[in-house]
Amino acid sequence: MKIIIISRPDFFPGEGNAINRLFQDGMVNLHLRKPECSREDLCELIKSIDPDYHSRLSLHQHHDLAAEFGIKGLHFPEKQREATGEEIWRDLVAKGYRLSTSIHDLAELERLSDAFSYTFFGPVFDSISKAGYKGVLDEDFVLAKNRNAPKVIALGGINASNIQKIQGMNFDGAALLGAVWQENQSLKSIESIKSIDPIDSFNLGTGGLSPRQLIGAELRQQFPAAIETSPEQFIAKGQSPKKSIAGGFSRRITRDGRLQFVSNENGEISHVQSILLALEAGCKWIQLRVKGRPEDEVLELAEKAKFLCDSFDAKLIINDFPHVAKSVNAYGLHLGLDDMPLREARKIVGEEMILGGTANTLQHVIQRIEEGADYVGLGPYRFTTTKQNLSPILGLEGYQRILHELSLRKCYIPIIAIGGIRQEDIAGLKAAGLYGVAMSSALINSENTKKTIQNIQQILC
Ligand SMILES: Cc1ncc(COP(=O)(O)OP(=O)(O)O)c(N)n1
Ligand SMILES: Cc1nc(C(=O)O)sc1CCOP(=O)(O)O
Ligand SMILES: [Mg+2]
Repeated sequence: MKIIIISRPDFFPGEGNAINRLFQDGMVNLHLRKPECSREDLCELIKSIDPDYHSRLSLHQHHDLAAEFGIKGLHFPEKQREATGEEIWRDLVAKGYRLSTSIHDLAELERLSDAFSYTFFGPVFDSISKAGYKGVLDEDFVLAKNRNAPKVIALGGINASNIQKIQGMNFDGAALLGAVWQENQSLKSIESIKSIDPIDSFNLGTGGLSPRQLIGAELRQQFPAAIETSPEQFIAKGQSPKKSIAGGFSRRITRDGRLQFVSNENGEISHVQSILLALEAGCKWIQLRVKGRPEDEVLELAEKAKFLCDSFDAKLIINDFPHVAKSVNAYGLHLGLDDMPLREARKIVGEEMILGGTANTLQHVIQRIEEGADYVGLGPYRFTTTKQNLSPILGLEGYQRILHELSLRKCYIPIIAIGGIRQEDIAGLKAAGLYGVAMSSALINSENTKKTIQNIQQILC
């Protein structure tokens, strides 16, 4: 269940602090909705919000401020949606913006462009903050929607006593306004706000705990700047570069992909919690790796992971499940040697999605290049309990040997080392010519995940 908070429509003293407080306590997204506000007043408010949270804001007015402040969410109220169109929305999505809109008639859902990640719909219940604003839903209402339609976030009169009904009505989330802000322009108590959704709190499945509480539980040498540069530099054996719709280079292993976090769960932490931990700590490539669960459960987790990654301006890679990757419009898909062949998966996910393939030997890397992988996950570096049925350990010498053999054959592809990797291994792996690393347990179990990720990124980037 997504929880989105909407600002009060007026400005008030201390509003920036109140918003910072909500983010510190785990709020994922806040919509700044200030009808009729001046650009200057909105600018002042944004400046008072910690820049770390800017990418998680959505603007209802003055969209031009988004680029200036690194804001990633743009909301199109109904009139603005009607005054713009598909071309503009697609262009914004291609630039990395997360679009949302509002509808007041559910029939519009079928016509709504899938450029929008989600739409507000309401008022579902009698409004808390707007007198006379009556709910439109019957008690036994159940939302029917096609799978490709944007997510529907219920809005209007939602509080602790009725939020369960929203879930029962098949909405994808709830937007809160009157339940968060007092009439006297201050914030209600954090406890009362969190009690609205005691299961998820703000954190989409994090058990109400804030990220801090959760803790406890060469390509440069190998392949100069395959990253963000010309297609010519990205040609690996048997591969041709592809153009995207926008005319740029289509599939990108960007510099921030040198560190990929691999999600995990244990008695103390869930997949979504582990992802939030990595995102909060600054990791920009996240792999959702769920084992032993049916595909529909993986899809549900993937939707949450995608929402979180979008909110933190991070890229989501789905492990093992091509249809899930396609369905949530993930940035990438990772497949092992025993999973679906990459060429078959490419037909499912389309030309734009990054495809990663596992390798354990030199021959596997060459096979992956020939199959058209965009990067290779090569491992294991050392023994790990995160993955069962590990292949033989490579160690640093194994990587050095494989990279040497690849360069003799003039075979180039970004190689990500994986398996039991710790912070102290990174410098050696980088010096050996690895493009990057994928890590799970060492990040989840770190005493200070943020510091560890910063140190790793400093060495790798
Ligand atoms: C980056 C990266 N490299 C390798 C793997 C392993 O994938 P696979 O061999 O399919 O094993 P599972 O992860 O599915 O158990 C990976 N996930 N990511
Ligand atoms: C998912 C995975 N694949 C591996 C491979 O060798 O192919 S090792 C591995 C586990 C990575 O997690 P950790 O950093 O906790 O060891
Ligand atoms: Mg696999």
